[in-house]
Amino acid sequence: TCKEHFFVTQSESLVPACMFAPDRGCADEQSGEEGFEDGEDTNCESADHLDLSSKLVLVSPTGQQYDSLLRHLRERIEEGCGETIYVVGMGSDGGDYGLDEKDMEASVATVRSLCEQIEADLILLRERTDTGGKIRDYLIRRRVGEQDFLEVRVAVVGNVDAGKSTLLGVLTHGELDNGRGFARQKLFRHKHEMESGRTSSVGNDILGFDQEGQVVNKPDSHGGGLDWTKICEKSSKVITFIDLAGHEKYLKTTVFGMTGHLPDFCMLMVGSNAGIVGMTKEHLGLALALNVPVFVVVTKIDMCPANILQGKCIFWLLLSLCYISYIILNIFKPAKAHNSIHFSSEKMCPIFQISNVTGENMDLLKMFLNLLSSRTTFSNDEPAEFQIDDTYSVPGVGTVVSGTTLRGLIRLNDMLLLGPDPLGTFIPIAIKSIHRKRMPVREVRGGQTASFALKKIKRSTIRKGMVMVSPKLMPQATWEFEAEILVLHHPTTISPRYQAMVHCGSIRQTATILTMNKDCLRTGDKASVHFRFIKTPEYLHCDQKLVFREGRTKAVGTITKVLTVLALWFLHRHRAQMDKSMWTR
Ligand SMILES: Nc1nc2c(ncn2[C@@H]2O[C@H](COP(=O)(O)OP(=O)(O)OP(=O)(O)O)[C@@H](O)[C@H]2O)c(=O)[nH]1
Repeated sequence: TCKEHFFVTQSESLVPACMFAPDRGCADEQSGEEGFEDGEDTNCESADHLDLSSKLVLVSPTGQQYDSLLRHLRERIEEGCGETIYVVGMGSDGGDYGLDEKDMEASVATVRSLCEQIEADLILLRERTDTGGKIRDYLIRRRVGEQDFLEVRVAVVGNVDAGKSTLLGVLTHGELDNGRGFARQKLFRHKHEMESGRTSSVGNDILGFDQEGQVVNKPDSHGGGLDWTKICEKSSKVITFIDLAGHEKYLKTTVFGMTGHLPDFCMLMVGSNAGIVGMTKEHLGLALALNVPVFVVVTKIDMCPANILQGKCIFWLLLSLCYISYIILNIFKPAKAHNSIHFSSEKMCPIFQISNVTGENMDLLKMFLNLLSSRTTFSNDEPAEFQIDDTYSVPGVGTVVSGTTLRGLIRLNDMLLLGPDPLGTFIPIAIKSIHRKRMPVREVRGGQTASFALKKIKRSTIRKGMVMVSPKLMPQATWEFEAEILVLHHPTTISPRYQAMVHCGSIRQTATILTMNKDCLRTGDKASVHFRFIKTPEYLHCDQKLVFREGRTKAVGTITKVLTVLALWFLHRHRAQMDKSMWTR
């Protein structure tokens, strides 16, 4: 049921190691299965009745073993949304790790041939030596057409002055900072940001990697701007950074960025000169509550002596990470024993220490970014669903909507249903053009952001939070829903009739608490709450994550029931209005 699922998803807030280090595999912890040759579990072996666990299996595989290896690689590429990390020279049969020169060459030739079969590239990541010889880690990435690329979204959060905009400037423009705001100038979008040096809008910047894992961004030598189309054409992977504001007064925008832009990962930035201050813990808590895997980047290490860096900064960082994770996970206690949470070594949070001024460790961070993969798996058969997070009026084109494809496939000239409008209805709309990262394309898939030009519709009739879905879904709008919520902070108590802003996907609307299963809620309380939107009905799903906030009050939760009482409610309301107008007449 929705309710059970709520606990399960919450218990997964901490990130499995394979999210960041895929070569360790995602094998079930309880099963105790060891990784085989390339670090994966042995399921494949039992399915095929073939022993693939030796580190020597790639040296000269039999025909059957080769087929099995190929099938297994294909599965991993599917699971990894087009890529996987393959370790050559490590078996799971208890032997020494490492291969001698000759065996390594033969194994790599086998892997290369497997890659050719599935039209993928083989990129060497690193080589190390163990007792038995060499071990090599390779990235295998499926080749994509000129118009296609893998897409990963990274939300960038952290306190004011942590160096968020500066790092993005350095990464995307390839020039180091001067410590006085040089690199960030290239990113600012609003005039007041330029003057105050603070980010207030949700900004997007892209970083493209080619098939060799090299950054392709080349700023235009005159204007300093980036040609997104060229970047996308040359890239096999594009990282989109969602630069979120660090200042408390922009928290609304930050929450919208985290819920509405569907980040695959969250890059939490900490200035080593300031440490864990201000909004850092809030942002970390928000990411964990929304189940977004976090990695940390500590900046300004050129300003901080090494002993202080280790002592002050990292210590507090680790403590905060543990504390916040502990609070969130313990309050959302798992419903069943088998969902038990433990801080095992399989849950990890990578921490990078970098300098935007000297460029120290920047290469490591870039390599890591190139290895991140999307968390949205795509299936062709699912009906399409697209959530709108912004609208534009483009001269000569008309109304344009931008957002994220949540599932399915959307093609040029497809007919979708757009809504809900204030009456809760959805209208048919044709897709006249599609752009991905400003590049015209013919289709978009689940997990990809895009913008669509729509014909014969006014921009004013479309709002953020609306969706465009396949008619097969027969979408229904809803005014009311139930959610399990956890109050992260409230100065006093929350009781029925309390109103606050609900953020859910790209929906941002005030809702009233109608009823709840407790008299009142304080900080740390968990409850089942019945909400009603105050302005318009919305399109919602069970299991969607939400953030409920107003001023310093913050709660997070999951939708457990969507109440589609729309038709009745409207009849009732129209009856009431008709009666009233008759009386006044
Ligand atoms: N010395 C040194 N200075 C840095 C480094 N990174 C950033 N800075 C400086 O720190 C200041 C603040 O950086 P920003 O990038 O604006 O910080 P921010 O986190 O984006 O701030 P908001 O946009 O307000 O949230 C600027 O003057 C940068 O030049 C670094 O690694 N070393």
